[in-house]
Amino acid sequence: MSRKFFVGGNWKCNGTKEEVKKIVTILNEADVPSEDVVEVVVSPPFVFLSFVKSLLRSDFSVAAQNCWVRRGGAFTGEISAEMLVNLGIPWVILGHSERRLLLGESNEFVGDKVAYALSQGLKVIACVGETLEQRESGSTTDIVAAQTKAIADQISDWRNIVLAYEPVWAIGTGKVATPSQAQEVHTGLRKWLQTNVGAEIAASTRIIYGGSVNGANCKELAAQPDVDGFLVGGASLKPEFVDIIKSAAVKSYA
Ligand SMILES: O=C(CO)COP(=O)(O)O
Repeated sequence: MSRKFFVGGNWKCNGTKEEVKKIVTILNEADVPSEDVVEVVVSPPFVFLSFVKSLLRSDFSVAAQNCWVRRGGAFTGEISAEMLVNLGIPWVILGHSERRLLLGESNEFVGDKVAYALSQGLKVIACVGETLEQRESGSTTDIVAAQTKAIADQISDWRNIVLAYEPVWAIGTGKVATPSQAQEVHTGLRKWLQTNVGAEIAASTRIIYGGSVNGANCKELAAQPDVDGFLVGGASLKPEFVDIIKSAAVKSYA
């Protein structure tokens, strides 16, 4: 069994055309492990998706940061899964905590979105994670299990899903989860999948970590047995994203 290391760059609501071009140039010139070793996906804002796709090296892919929950139509301001497919965008990030918390996306809504996006042929980076308050009250395991269950209830095919564990308290705060904190939640999620979905899916699903990952802390996190890669925010806009991609080299799956 082997899970290919996965590094995603979530650019969030950042960048100008010029800045985007600069980042892509850095990525295009970078010497990184081959696509047999690491899968790299960058996620620019919607308006830059086609621009990035047209410039980006062919061994890296692009992801949207969201899409509408069902077929497109009279939903002002939304972007449908069909549109992403039509533009040749293979991936979408769904259930990011910024959308759950700032825009009120519920576990069920995220589950519905994941199911619809998969049904249209998109691959999904599905995010889960607890707030600081939830961690401090000891409910991390229950929270991430409930978020994962709402997705698992809606889907049967896990081949096109990457699960991203992103503790809210670590996002954009510079306060990274320790390698053992990350490993503890990742192994718990894998066990949850094993019990509730199936052993094969649990063994093959990639569970990646997000929250203040940078060039300095990525290697130690990557070395954890159940950390299969990263979803990177702030550092994905900087040259150190290349070092994070390179951390795939420290991985050796048994
Ligand atoms: O939210 C994140 C990725 O989706 C993580 O953001 P930071 O890496 O900026 O903490």
